[in-house]
Amino acid sequence: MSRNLLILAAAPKLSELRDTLVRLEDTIIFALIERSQFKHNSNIYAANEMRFRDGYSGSFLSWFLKEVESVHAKVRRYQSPDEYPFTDNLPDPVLPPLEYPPVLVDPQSININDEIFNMYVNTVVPGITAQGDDTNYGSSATRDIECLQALSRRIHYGKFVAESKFQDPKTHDEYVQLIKEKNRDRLMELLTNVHVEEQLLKRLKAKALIYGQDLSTASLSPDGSINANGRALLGLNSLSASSSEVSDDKIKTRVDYDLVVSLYRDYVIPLTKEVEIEYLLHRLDNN
Ligand SMILES: O=C(O)C(=O)C[C@]1(C(=O)O)C=C[C@@H](O)C=C1
Repeated sequence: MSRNLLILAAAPKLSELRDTLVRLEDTIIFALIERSQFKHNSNIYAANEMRFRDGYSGSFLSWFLKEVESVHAKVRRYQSPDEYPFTDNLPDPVLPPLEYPPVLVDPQSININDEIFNMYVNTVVPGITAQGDDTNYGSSATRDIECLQALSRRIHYGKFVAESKFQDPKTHDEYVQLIKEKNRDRLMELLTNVHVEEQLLKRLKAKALIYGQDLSTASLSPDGSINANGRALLGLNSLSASSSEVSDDKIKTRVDYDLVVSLYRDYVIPLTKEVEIEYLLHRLDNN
């Protein structure tokens, strides 16, 4: 029997992993809302645009990421199999290592944070922020790091999802066969669940719509009760006799809900699947 099959612990159930992915949707939406309150501040993404007293050359965000990740590395953040750094040459932890049950094969070998970083800086930030510069560089970069960490955690979670699918007795043999054949296309078909993806995108739109509400203004009456607009937005329309007051125009929210949906549809889900495929293709390397 293979060395890996002997030493790996049972992977969490797919339903438990999906629960974590659902929770991470909330983290990601709130992080995007936090970032979107500041302007684009493109200065912080351009190399050599800002002068550093310590002589660093690169963008302000890259400098800040390195500083933050250095501190986090010292408290062993990146020893956890679901945390991946964006920068390298990080310091060793000051704490002794923790014993994680070995669920993944070679968890550190796949890290697509460069791709996530470029997607975030070039596509997400310009989409969720207003153009311009409000000089809130530190605040913007702090929120950027929160968004990046949440997206990275979510996307690399694909390794646990892939391991769970690989260990599932119903599909195990088929996965082994396709991995041996290095059949990327069929692996993609086998790990894809269109229904789960459709449900996710619907749920995401509803969440972004609800979490993005500014309940203090548009949705509240002067006495603090939820008005017709708020009732409609929170799905209470059927209880409201005066729902006709609510306009059908696109609802203005703190983060564009269609953008959140396209972020997931075009990047988060495809990148998660890329991680799943890469993980599976190397799953039998040491056997
Ligand atoms: O839930 C799964 O089965 C996953 O593989 C995760 C995920 C996703 O990224 O949300 C990716 C692929 C599937 O088609 C469905 C959902």
